[in-house]
Amino acid sequence: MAVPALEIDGVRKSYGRRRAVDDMTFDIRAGELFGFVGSNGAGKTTTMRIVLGVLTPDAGEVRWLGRPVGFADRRRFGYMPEERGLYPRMKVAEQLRYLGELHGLSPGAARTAAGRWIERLELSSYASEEVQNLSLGNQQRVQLAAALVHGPKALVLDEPFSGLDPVAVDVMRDVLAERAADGVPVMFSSHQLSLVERVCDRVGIVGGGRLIACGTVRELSENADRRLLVDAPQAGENWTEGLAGVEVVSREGTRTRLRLAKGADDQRVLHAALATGPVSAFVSEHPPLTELYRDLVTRTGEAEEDAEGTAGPGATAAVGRTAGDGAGGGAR
Ligand SMILES: Nc1ncnc2c1ncn2[C@@H]1O[C@H](COP(=O)(O)OP(=O)(O)OP(=O)(O)O)[C@@H](O)[C@H]1O
Repeated sequence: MAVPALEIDGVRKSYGRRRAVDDMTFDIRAGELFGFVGSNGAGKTTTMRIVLGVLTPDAGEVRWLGRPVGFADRRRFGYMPEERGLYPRMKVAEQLRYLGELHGLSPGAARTAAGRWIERLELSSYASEEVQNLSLGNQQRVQLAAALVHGPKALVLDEPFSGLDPVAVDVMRDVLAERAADGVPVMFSSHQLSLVERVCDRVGIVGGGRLIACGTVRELSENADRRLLVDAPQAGENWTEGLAGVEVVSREGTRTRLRLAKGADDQRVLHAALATGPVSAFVSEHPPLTELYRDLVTRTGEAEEDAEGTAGPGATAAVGRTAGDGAGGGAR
């Protein structure tokens, strides 16, 4: 099993009386792309700020290569903050050189690295422009260059894909995949779940400040309700009526997508389909991350409501841990 490079262990943070992050525990391995997803206000940015040392946790610990992370380690991390952090009046190349030096590069090395990333991120025509004169998407490319210029040992990026055009998304994705292939642990938050599913090795799903599931999309789907695609050309609209634990997700022409609750019998579904006439497809499908996410967040939300006033906040930890453990991923 891959060794964890960056470990977030039992991290908790409140703003006043509001608990933003609670017992957040997961790890990111060397060379993996880790997608960090969750609804607005779930606690992603707070967690990433704690990893980078911008915020101090109330409890818990962040470790780098097995030791509590320190200033010198963090200096070698690359960070793209949600609020972005560029000097608007500084020119692109000048800014990247400056940030490279700030992170410990010599002036010569900073110049070379700035030039390299300007070229790689297709910013050559803007190198002498002030950042404030660039479009938002191009500013975001500069922000990525700023996170990369010092050759970081780890990358933590808060919504790096938001607001990018499709070509810029491809550039960003390729650069992150290259860094991961070089052994760098890459963590990024995003609301673009189909993108996360396409590019990430593992996904951590956050709800209410806790990690509610973690693993590969395949691992997450093993824990979810099964999906079936049935093509029964002569079936009427109501052919699934009376099948216990079977829900119609969608219909496209003669094809019906079904969700089967735990214990629902797929052979009874097949019998029901055959009773209508020929069946030209009967296929077990893996749900996409968007559906897994919805199921998990809804399920956990319901559990949190159930727990209110009875077992208190501790009850939701059991939900989070069960989901994470069951997924076989890094949540502990
Ligand atoms: N500086 C702050 N002061 C008070 N509350 C805050 C502060 N920053 C965040 N919060 C609260 O903490 C919770 C977690 O916020 P956080 O920004 O970490 O979520 P997020 O998952 O990154 O959300 P989004 O997807 O919208 O960016 C929210 O309830 C938010 O309102």
